[in-house]
Amino acid sequence: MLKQAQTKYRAFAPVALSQRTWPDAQLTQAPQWLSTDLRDGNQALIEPMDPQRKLRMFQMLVKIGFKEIEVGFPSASQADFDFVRLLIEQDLIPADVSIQVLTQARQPLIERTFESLRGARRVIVHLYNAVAPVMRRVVLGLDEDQIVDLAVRHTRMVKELAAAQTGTEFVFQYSPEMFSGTELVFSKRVVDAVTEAWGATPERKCIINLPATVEHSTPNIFADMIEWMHRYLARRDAIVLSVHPHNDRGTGTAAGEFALMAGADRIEGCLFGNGERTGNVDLVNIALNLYTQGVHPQLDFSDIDEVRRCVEHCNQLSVHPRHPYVGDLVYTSFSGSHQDAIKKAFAARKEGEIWDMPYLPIDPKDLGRSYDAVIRVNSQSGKGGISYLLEAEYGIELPRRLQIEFSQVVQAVMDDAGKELSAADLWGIFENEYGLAEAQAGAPVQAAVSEHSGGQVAVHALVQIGGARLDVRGQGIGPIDAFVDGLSRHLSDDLRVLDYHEHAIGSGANARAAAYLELRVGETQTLFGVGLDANIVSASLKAIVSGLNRATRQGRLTLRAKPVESAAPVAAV
Ligand SMILES: CC(=O)SCCNC(=O)CCNC(=O)[C@H](O)C(C)(C)COP(=O)(O)OP(=O)(O)OC[C@H]1O[C@@H](n2cnc3c(N)ncnc32)[C@H](O)[C@@H]1OP(=O)(O)O
Ligand SMILES: CC(C)C(=O)C(=O)O
Repeated sequence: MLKQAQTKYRAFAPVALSQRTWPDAQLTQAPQWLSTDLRDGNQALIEPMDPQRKLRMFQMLVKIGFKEIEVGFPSASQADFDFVRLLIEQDLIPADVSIQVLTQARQPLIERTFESLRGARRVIVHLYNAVAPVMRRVVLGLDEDQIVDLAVRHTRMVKELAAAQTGTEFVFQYSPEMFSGTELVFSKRVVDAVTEAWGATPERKCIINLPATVEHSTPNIFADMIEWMHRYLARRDAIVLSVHPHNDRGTGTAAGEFALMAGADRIEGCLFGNGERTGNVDLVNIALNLYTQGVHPQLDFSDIDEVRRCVEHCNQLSVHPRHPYVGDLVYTSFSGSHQDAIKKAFAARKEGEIWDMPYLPIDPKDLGRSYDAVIRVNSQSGKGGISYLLEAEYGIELPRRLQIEFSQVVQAVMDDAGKELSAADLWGIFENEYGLAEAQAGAPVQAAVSEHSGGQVAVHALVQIGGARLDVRGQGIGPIDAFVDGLSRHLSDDLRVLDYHEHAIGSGANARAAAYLELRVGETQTLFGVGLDANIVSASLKAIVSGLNRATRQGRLTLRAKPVESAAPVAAV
């Protein structure tokens, strides 16, 4: 790169526009959309679409709701010509859809274009020629007057051919190519001459399409250019003002939105931003930006993944995982604080409320996405995301301090593995840490609870702690109290239950209880145990055993005396 960039590149000049209005404008309705996937998109592909792919794309565009679709450049290739013929001859164009075809301002190309259109119901004929100074000088070798003459002559040619083909309704569209790199006064001169030559009237409007053939400037300058044209074009009431942004600076979407705010009625682009170089403006992006402002775009992306599959198949290009609204990762949060906020907002959200979800500008469900991928866990995640996945997939509602405890266990695994953990991975870690697999099998706890006079409860249980089998007999004001009393006789440290949470998982005959007990072992050690069982008392006792097994594993607890073996089996509660 040059140190003195200004010796090679120059800044784009601002537009002299007093009292510009577009910065205060709000978009309150959908624009007219034109998909050019089959033309500008197709001409930019490594391998242009074959007829099957073209047809699949066309049908998808119709299904989404596009009413104007540019289907090719029929004079450029036999393939494009044949595709236009196929659509017309096989009557594949719905009555409310207009096809559009592009032609350069050259007589043989225009004549060939009209040949391709025989028998069509309604067509937009799109004529273009370059107007920018560099094109005038380097490519065409024509001065300003000659460019105006070229545009006017070929507009008249289109008019005559259209008049001669009765039975087809023709709409005329003209693009001053490279408008974005052209002096505004000259663009206006050419366009005014063309609209006059066409004889545009408010009853018979033509489309004037202003392309950012190459995006040269910040999007506010493009907006100024559009507002300038909108203000000063002759016969503005006889024109549908259209824009055609490209994305060379990566601001095509902003340029498109600002241009609509500046007075454009219509916008041309491609799905997911395919097109020449960095692409045409992404119409899905513009449409869904509108939707998130409460304006229905009149295009249907209720199954956005189906649209993406179709586009990827037809273009043979993949859509980036971070692509707005559609990428694989765009509804996913890995970061702990984001996950925490999303989890809390989902819990607080009431059906029918305005969508106000942190980190999720749109409800993925509106686009046919599930919430499955909203939260994924890696080394950047925290307790919120971990507990969200366990709750969403396994119905486990961890109390807050257990969330903190378990997230440290997960973090240690993550530090070792260094990769993403799925809900199933987290469940495996949870089962292992809290001894759930063994507890489910019934091995560590078998207990009998009996009520005595004076409200006392007796528990007799056989449990397995730290590999030893213990015969536990105790009394208390309830089963947990009695179990702790019995266990205390086997432990070298005091055991107390600090906190207790339980909830049901599932309903009906398959319902189970989950119990989470926070234990204090000795003076300072606190930790959780977890129990799952069809019976709530068993779940609680299992939770205590789970906690004590963890404490012995961590070397925080020793058994006081030789374990007592029971002679008689004990019935489960
Ligand atoms: C910005 C856009 O996307 S515009 C659309 C661009 N799309 C395409 O180009 C895809 C289809 N294009 C094609 O198949 C071909 O380029 C065609 C059929 C249009 C023209 O093919 P060719 O006649 O072989 O010319 P070529 O492809 O080299 O195009 C450049 C020629 O067109 C000329 N040209 C460009 N615009 C015009 C015009 N409005 N009037 C007269 N000549 C023109 C150039 O001066 C150049 O002529 P030269 O060879 O005498 O110097
Ligand atoms: C033909 C015109 C509209 C075009 O594709 C462009 O300028 O990008």
